[in-house]
Amino acid sequence: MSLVMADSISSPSSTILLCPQTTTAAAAAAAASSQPFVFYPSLLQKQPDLPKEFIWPNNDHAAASQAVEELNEPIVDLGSFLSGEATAVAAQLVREACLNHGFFQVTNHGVNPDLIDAAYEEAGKIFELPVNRKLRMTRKPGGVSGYSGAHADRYSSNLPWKETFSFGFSGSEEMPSVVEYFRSVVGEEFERSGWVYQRYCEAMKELSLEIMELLAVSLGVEKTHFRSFFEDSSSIMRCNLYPPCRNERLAMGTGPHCDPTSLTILHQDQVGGLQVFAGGRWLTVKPCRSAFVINIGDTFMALSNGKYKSCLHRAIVNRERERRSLVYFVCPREDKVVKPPPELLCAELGLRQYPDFTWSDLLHFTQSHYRADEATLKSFFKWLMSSNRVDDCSM
Ligand SMILES: C=C1C[C@]23C[C@H]1CC[C@H]2[C@]1(C)CCC[C@@](C)(C(=O)O)[C@H]1[C@@H]3C(=O)O
Ligand SMILES: O=C(O)CCC(=O)C(=O)O
Ligand SMILES: [Fe+2]
Repeated sequence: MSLVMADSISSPSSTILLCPQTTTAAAAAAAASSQPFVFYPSLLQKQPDLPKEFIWPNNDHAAASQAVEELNEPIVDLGSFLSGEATAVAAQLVREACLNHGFFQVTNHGVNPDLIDAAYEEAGKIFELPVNRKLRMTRKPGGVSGYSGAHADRYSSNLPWKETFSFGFSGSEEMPSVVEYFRSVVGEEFERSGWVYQRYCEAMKELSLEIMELLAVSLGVEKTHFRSFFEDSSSIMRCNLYPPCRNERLAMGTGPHCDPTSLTILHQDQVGGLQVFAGGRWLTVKPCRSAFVINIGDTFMALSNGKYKSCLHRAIVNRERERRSLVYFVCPREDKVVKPPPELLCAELGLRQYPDFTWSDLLHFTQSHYRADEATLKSFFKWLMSSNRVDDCSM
């Protein structure tokens, strides 16, 4: 699906999404930030019908929201991998999962549960801010950092029933820290939230590098290969909030997609809603407080020369309970060339499946030309090969 810019959305929708009598400040903030719509779920819920912008046609989740089978996959014990005790067992589980659907979960990951709880708590404070404050920190066109309400500033149909708050993390001393981002963008009083997320992102980066080792071992690649590649990663942290939705069968929290990024480390609360496409059907990922969900993304699929699958997943909503998730998207440094290691290029495994590219190009593609879905990578290469960058890209 191509990206539709906000100015093509017709004005009647704004009266549906924006409630003038209670949101004068929000309306002013929306105008100032040149965002035409405000996502106001509690007011939207008072309307008898779901606005058409939120209706996902041709989907099968009407049935799926009733009773969905749970994904029954063994959870990888990272503790025993890290201690070197059961390296082969963990690597085999990961290999199977990534060859089949690109999804697994890890426990004994070493991330302090109090830090996870604190991250949920701080996310709650941000989403509870008055709508005009949230609109002032709206994500800028072409960028990923900031607040977004149903992506209503970017798209005109298939709007996701969610609010998101995202920011970048590199872990490098030279880059502005998360604390600084929170202070300057959210407000001085959010310094504590900034510290919580600084620590959370540091923990995610450490965990991501350990998982990179596990992935390398599972692929038969030199153990530190992917760790070194992602040592200077520039990742994206995102907090998702899915409000309850009375029309849960028509709406979608996050539509079906593969993450364009490399690896996703996701924590979901106890409400449930994440589904993975495996074995030709959608399966529910049962919430597990002590586990992180790991998804292979498009960029890692390219790094593995297409061996490991980019995970197709989505998040459905429900009519009773608000749901939250914390998502850390691992991305290479923007100018690094994405290409598989030599071990994955032998004749038996096949020659290059994809051309070289940089994360900066793929990021730009998803932010300015194409709404990420299940076909992002294929569409990206088509665009890359047909654009005038074709000279930069060698097979
Ligand atoms: C590069 C990115 C595109 C998205 C934000 C980052 C990381 C993952 C992507 C996304 C979450 C995949 C699902 C669809 C999407 C549009 C969303 O619903 O939020 C995607 C992000 C985006 O472009 O905002
Ligand atoms: O919230 C979830 O469970 C899924 C979110 C997701 O897939 C994403 O943000 O990319
Ligand atoms: Fe995702």
